[in-house]
Amino acid sequence: MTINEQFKEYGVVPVVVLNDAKDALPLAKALVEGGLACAEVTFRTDAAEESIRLMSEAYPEMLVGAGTVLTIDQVNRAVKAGAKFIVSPGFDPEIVDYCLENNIPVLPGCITPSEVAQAVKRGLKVVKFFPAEQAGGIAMIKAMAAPYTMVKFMPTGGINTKNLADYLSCDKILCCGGSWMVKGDMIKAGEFDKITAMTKEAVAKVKEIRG
Ligand SMILES: O=C(O)C(=O)C[C@H](O)[C@H](O)COP(=O)(O)O
Repeated sequence: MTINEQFKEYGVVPVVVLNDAKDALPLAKALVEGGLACAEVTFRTDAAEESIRLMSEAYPEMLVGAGTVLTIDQVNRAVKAGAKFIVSPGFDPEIVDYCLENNIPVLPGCITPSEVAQAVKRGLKVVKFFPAEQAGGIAMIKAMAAPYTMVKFMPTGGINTKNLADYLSCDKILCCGGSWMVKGDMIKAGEFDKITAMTKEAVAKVKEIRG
């Protein structure tokens, strides 16, 4: 399966902020047991690089990528650590071009037609839409995507089990990113069983929506 096929299959990509790399393996285990062998580990923290390395080594079948990638140095560190894809909150042409030149799957954030146009020009098939709810949600994506029939979106920001169906039932959506099943307070408290349970709930919801 290609990465985009895997995104579609999962329907939801857990967006993870790890403050301490010691939590990376229990978290990966919780996600895999919950049925989502997939994570976007954000470079919001210094633990991201090591966490990606630990998760990728222990769970080679897991689709682990890097989020909040803001510099080319972070792209290189993430990929070296095992990241299989790069996500940025916004559209940074330098990062996108660097990834394309090096055959690294990249999903830049695009919330305006001008940004989508830049992605289309470069042949990208999937872009992030962040912050999804605040930027107009599914109504905005539907309206904006109409002229760009070749692009699919990974909305992230404010998505949870309550509004997941609004997004996933639209054919413009490849998958949704979200942190609701991997919230920082649960990680901090070591509530990995709860993370597995919420991940299972998310997987069940995707199945219910997509059939
Ligand atoms: O840091 C980034 O690059 C981001 O893209 C931010 C995350 O995607 C959102 O913070 C997740 O949104 P929530 O599910 O509402 O927590």
